[in-house]
Amino acid sequence: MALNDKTAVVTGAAMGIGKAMTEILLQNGAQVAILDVDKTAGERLTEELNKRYGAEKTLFLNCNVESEEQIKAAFQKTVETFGGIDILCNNAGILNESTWEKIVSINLMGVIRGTYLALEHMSKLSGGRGGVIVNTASMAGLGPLPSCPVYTATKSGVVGFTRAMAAASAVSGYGIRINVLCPGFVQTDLMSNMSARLGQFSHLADVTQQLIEKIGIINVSDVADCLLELVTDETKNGEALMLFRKGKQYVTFPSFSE
Ligand SMILES: NC(=O)C1=CN([C@@H]2O[C@H](COP(=O)(O)OP(=O)(O)OC[C@H]3O[C@@H](n4cnc5c(N)ncnc54)[C@H](O)[C@@H]3O)[C@@H](O)[C@H]2O)C=CC1
Ligand SMILES: CC/C=C\C[C@H](O)C(=O)/C=C/C=C/C=C\C=C\[C@@H](O)C/C=C\CCC(=O)O
Repeated sequence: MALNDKTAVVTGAAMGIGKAMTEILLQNGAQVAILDVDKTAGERLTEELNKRYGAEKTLFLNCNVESEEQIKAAFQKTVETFGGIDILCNNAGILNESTWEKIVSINLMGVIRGTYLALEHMSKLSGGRGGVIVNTASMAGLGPLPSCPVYTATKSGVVGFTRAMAAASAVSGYGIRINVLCPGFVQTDLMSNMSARLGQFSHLADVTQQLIEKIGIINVSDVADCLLELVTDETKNGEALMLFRKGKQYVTFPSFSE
């Protein structure tokens, strides 16, 4: 998929991985709707990007992915502004085991909500032009982190939901590819104050730090490069792309249908 004049929506786009996703999509010719709950960060980024890419290429929408109403309005404004949606990056996510219900509401329910609302605009069965959805999970969605069990559960859920939706799309004829990114540890704010983020499991902070030192930390640009691969390679549907310091790898899952 060439990205010239394609329209992308990125959630959690104001900082970290989402910001890098937004920038690589703009660099490759797409126009991007920047959705984030942080109005200040979102407006600051959009002002910066407007100078580099032109105001006609970006649209900031203050949006909390926990709200069906806000996502619906953001998608509608995106379609009104750019004429449709071709790419959705469900990226917004948090890590704080002390507020585990919020982790579920944002990391898992927010991805499901965004995917289902996007189908209304993207699916060829409802007048859309098809496209691609990339969900941001984590390596924690593939290998459990005892120090953050609910975060692990949400990311495992995103992996399973993505693969099921990809199969449903292929059989149903939505014309939408759906893939999942599973990064290891990435240098962003989410990695700060780790012990406080582990809540009742903060006693496992040292074990997690040892894992971080073993697995290593990658940059947001490494994740953005993998996003571009999943967006532009039209052979990719239902894929989980894992990436960490040692490189990237498409995950092989057991198959029960053959
Ligand atoms: N940093 C890491 O080591 C890794 C992060 N991830 C995932 O990548 C995604 C992005 O995380 P980072 O960039 O690291 O975090 P970050 O904290 O740097 O950025 C997250 C962005 O999402 C926004 N956000 C948070 N809650 C939101 C909500 N309810 N609605 C809309 N926007 C919201 C924040 O305002 C922020 O701009 C998350 O899903 C995270 O779980 C996955 C693997 C590794
Ligand atoms: C603590 C979470 C930090 C950043 C968030 C990021 O999304 C993330 O979760 C990265 C996970 C990377 C995991 C890499 C390997 C996972 C291995 C698992 O099988 C667990 C192995 C040991 C557990 C040690 C522990 O964390 O308690």
